[in-house]
Amino acid sequence: MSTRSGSLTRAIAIDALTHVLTRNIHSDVALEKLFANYPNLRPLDKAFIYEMVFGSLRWLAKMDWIMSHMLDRSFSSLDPRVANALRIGTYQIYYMDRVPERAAVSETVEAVKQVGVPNAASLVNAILRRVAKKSEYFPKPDKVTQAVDYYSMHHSFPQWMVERWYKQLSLERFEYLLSNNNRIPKNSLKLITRNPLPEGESDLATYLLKTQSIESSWRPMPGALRIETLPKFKECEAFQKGCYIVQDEAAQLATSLVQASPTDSCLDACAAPGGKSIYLWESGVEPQNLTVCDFAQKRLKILRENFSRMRLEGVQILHGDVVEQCQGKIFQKILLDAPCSAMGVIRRHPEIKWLRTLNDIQNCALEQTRLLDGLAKNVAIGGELIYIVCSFELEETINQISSFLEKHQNFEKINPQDRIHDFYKKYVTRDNELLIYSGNPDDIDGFFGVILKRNA
Ligand SMILES: C[S@@+](CC[C@H](N)C(=O)[O-])C[C@H]1O[C@@H](n2cnc3c(N)ncnc32)[C@H](O)[C@@H]1O
Repeated sequence: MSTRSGSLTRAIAIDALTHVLTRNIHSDVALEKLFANYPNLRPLDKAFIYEMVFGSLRWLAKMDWIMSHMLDRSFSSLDPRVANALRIGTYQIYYMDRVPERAAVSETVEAVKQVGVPNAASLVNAILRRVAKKSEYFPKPDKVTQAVDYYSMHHSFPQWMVERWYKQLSLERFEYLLSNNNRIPKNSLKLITRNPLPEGESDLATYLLKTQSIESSWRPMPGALRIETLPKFKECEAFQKGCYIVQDEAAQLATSLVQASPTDSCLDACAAPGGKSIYLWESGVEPQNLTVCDFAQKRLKILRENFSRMRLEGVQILHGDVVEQCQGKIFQKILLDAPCSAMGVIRRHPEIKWLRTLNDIQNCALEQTRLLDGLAKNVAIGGELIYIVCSFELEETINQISSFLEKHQNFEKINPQDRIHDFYKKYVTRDNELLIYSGNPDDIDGFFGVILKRNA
């Protein structure tokens, strides 16, 4: 028997998946919008919906492969809501042990009616019942002769990504990249010591355990605390007082390449929502020496809110294209956290697998080139341009920098070893670049970073 909240949670998950895959939006944005229509949803229901949506996005290609063998028509010819109901149902059956299979089938069938395709209920019922039996065997593509098909299905990645990485990487790195990017990532916090912890508290880890029962562990990166679950921010005094921000260890590591003295003038060129600006301030940059810029008004609004929670005042905030906004301005240090394909954070945003195209990587690379070329003029002689992206794709990283250095012979790459904690030195390449593939043993995001010093 179906329950209202049981089928409602599945219906919201189907709608979210449909919005993400047909309208090209991030899953957390889609979910936030949908949740606003259902103010009575319990946190438990929301968590269940999150898991169905994120999990389905992680395992989409594998589930589609199973169902394509069960349908008498092509999977892509289905109404997206029907296809997504089948995905949500199959995900529960295969990956959510605690959901009884009968409930996964019946509640998803009810949900199909709620999302506006009642005439597909019998099809969804028939397919999900077959899936739930788990008794059918479909021969997999051959790992050697059909390598791209095999890896794409087995690890659930689009063929073009698999093909590209298969050619570019060693087999070991390639397999590691695919398998580990489907793991659910942990979150990390960055401790902000400029704002003291609530009275009587001296350690953020102990405080989170005491007030929110959150287990955590300090990482080698100074001030990085890995947490088992996200805090309830509204109820967390330390969060309201600006004692920490949520920031992956790899993002902290990349930002730590900027080693500014308190008197250095600094530009955070693509700054919103402000995480790295806050990191810079925490590491000693004084607000009056910090300029931040972003062209996205909505994101700047969040930056302002974040600065205000930190009580970070006196920073110059520019709105618009950073190259135009900074004409004629000179800075000792420029951090360019450039817009990128975000391939390094697929494990956090699994929809990237299905929304991103090769063209996107190439377009991001073009814009990064424009920003690098434009900002090179704003670096003081003897100053540095620190370029970072949450991607490991060649066009946005190694190739981008080698063509920058060819064009700008007054710049040189600086060895980042001295600025990096010993533990992370393994991520510095022989070419003096910080290169982190996502799906690494340290469970940190994929990132790239390089220090470019202007000599003349
Ligand atoms: C990777 S995000 C920055 C994240 C940010 N540094 C942080 O840590 O919170 C890239 C940002 O660049 C901004 N952006 C992209 N192109 C820009 C441009 N031409 N001028 C200014 N900002 C730009 C985007 O709006 C986006 O907020």
